[in-house]
Amino acid sequence: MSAPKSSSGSSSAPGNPALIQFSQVSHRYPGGRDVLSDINLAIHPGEMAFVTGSSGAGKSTLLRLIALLSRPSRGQIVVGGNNLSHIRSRQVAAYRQQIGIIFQNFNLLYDRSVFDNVALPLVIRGHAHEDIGRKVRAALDTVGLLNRERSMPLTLSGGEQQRVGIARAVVTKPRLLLADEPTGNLDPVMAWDVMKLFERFNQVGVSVLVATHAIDLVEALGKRVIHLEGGRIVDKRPTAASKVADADAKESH
Ligand SMILES: Nc1ncnc2c1ncn2[C@@H]1O[C@H](COP(=O)(O)OP(=O)(O)OP(=O)(O)O)[C@@H](O)[C@H]1O
Repeated sequence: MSAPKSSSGSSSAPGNPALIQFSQVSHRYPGGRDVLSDINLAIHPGEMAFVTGSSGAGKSTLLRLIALLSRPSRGQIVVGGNNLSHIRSRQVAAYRQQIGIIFQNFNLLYDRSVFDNVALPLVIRGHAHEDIGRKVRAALDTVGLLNRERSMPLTLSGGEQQRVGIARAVVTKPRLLLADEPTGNLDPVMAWDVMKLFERFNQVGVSVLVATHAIDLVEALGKRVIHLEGGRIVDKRPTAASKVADADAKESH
């Protein structure tokens, strides 16, 4: 399915079920104000989209709601046909196993090898030893790190560590990848490599949702943009030029 280029939330077309559907979703953390307000959003199978917005706009919160790391204060979220409000606490781990999650700070186990880090989701699922070896090497090959399986994470560059995080996220072949500011700790060349890697997964049918401040990379990739402002999706596509102008305006105040 081709990705709509509009930055609007859009609802799902009849007969064409969305992979992720938000219906009138709002969220507030205890004691706070609404971080997300009345979000209606459809992400279709095979789509790649970016979630943008200034710091505190609610990007991470939106991804957390999809991953069931938080539950919305109001509204309904359906992911892959599962109404998330019907998933009980003891079922959350099984639900989350269907999603590959990538973090800004990599979240690797630093006392384990690259191989062991990538193997972790398979070990948790109880895969057979030979199966684990084959799948881990396939994932490491995809991210270009086959020759580093015995390395310890701290001996790798930031970009390589993030690629280990991506290999770990894809080793179970999820059909949805969520990445929260995955290039935030990377230099521009590594950041571009990581975004291109996401694009490659998307080209083979994986749905990808990336929260990011990297407007220049978003512009270069030309995918759908979901832009959050004041807790709502607004029909505005930020540009690198507008981001510089915003930063200048803030500085002069
Ligand atoms: N666990 C929490 N408890 C209370 N408030 C929170 C919590 N997590 C986030 N918030 C608040 O919710 C708002 C949205 O946060 P969120 O992390 O979703 O924004 P973001 O767009 O991802 O920001 P950034 O780009 O800085 O990562 C912020 O005001 C933040 O302080």
